Formats: sequence, structure tokens, C-alpha cells
Amino acid sequence: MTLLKIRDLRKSFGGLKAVDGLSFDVQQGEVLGLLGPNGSGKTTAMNLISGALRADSGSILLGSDELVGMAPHQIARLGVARTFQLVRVLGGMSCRENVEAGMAFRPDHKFGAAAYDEAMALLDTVGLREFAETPAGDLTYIDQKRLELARALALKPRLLLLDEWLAGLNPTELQVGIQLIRDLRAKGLTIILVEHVMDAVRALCDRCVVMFAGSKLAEGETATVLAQEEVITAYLGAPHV
Ligand SMILES: Nc1ncnc2c1ncn2[C@@H]1O[C@H](COP(=O)(O)OP(=O)(O)OP(=O)(O)O)[C@@H](O)[C@H]1O
Repeated sequence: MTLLKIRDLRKSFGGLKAVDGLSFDVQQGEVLGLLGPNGSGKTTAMNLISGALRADSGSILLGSDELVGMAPHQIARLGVARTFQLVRVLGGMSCRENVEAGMAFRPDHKFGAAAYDEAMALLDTVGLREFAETPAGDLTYIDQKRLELARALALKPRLLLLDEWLAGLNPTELQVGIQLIRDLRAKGLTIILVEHVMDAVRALCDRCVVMFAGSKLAEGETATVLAQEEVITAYLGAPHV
């Protein structure tokens, strides 16, 4: 079953076509890798899906809901959650409060003890239970990334957008991060993963879409796509492949 249907999506900044006629589908329950060299339009595409940017034209259907033209909080309420390439936690609030803030965007948001219990369970999921009352700003960068994931999960999303969530992890942390995303997939969550860490892409993504200069260069099963000559050429010279 198709959860997300993107058709002929376009976004320009001045004369620069950051997303230029992009179309692809995301199936319910799959992890889709959104790949491409630096500047190819991946983050812009994620911003268009989450509503942080408004498309110039095209369509983004989540189920039967058209997301183009909706405000970010409306899209969040429909069940689209994200993490950011540059982490954005509420530094002065505790980790638990950050997660509880994520719940506030949910149609069925909880208060008091119920919110507390759910926030603690989510912190447990990402390995931060012991830091529940620590100000988020005191966490290391990696732990802030974990917290951002817990806050995204607090939305009980149907679709999770992860923008380079695994970047900057050491090899041990990377394995933990990969397992965490696997667990989320096993629970039926649909995920779009923008990622430069190819080991993670191979380990996690059922299918990949490769962007180049705002357009789709390739799409298909991960191993097949990564072996395509035009994909290798597009990445040539990029140090992380
Ligand atoms: N707000 C903006 N204003 C002007 N240009 C922008 C803006 N956001 C992105 N761009 C440009 O749009 C193009 C696509 O950028 P985008 O960040 O989507 O690429 P990306 O594939 O996510 O790259 P990276 O892998 O480096 O994160 C780039 O040329 C970028 O400089």
C-alpha cells in the first residue's frame, strides 16, 4: 500500500531549481533511502514534505491528504515527524520535557502522569532514560540526536523523516543507531532516510531514490541502485562513498 505519493514536485530559490520535477512513492512500512551528492535537493525535498518549505508546484499525497499548502503543524498532526540535519532541541528544558513537547502536536496528546510515563518510555527506547531530568543543552551532540528522535517519535508518526540522523556516529554508535531504526521499522513505521553513510543505507533501506541536481536520477532496490553506473558517477569524488 502506498503511504506517500510525490508527483512533479518543484521548488526554486531564485534561479536555482533545488527540486525539479521530483516524483516517487513510499510504500507503507518501508525504509526508503533518499540519496544524492551534496546540494542535490534531498533536504529541500524533506522540507517540502514536512511543510517547512512550500512547493512552487506539484503534489505530495499522504494517504488521501494533499500536504502541499499545509502548515508544518497541520502536517505534523497528520503524522509526519522529522529530525533535522542540524539538531534542534529545546536546550533549557529537560529531556523529558522536550519529549512531552513533541506529544503536544498529537491529536490525542496526553497530560500529567500519562505524558510522563510515555515520555520516559520513549527516552528508554533511545537510551536516554537516565538523562530524563538533564537539560537538553547539556547533552553531547550524539545524545541530542537521540533526543530529537524521541521527540519525533512522541508524535506517534505514520511517516518519519530522518535527515542524516546517523551522521557523525562512531562505529559502535552507528551499529546501535542502525538497530534502533530497524526496531522502528519492525514496529511498522514508514521511514524516509536521507543518509550519506552507505553502510547504513545498505543495512536499512529496502529501496532508494537517488537525486541529482533536483531531479530523480535512479530509483529501485538498494543494491541494484547503488551498482548503477550513473549513480556511481554522480557520487564520484564524494569522500563518504
Ligand atoms: N533556503 C535556501 N535558499 C537558497 N538556496 C538554497 C536554500 N536551501 C537550499 N538551497 C540550495 O538548494 C540546493 C539543494 O540544497 P539541499 O540542501 O536540498 O541539498 P542536499 O541534497 O540536502 O545537500 P546536502 O547533502 O549537502 O545536505 C543547493 O544548491 C542549496 O545551496
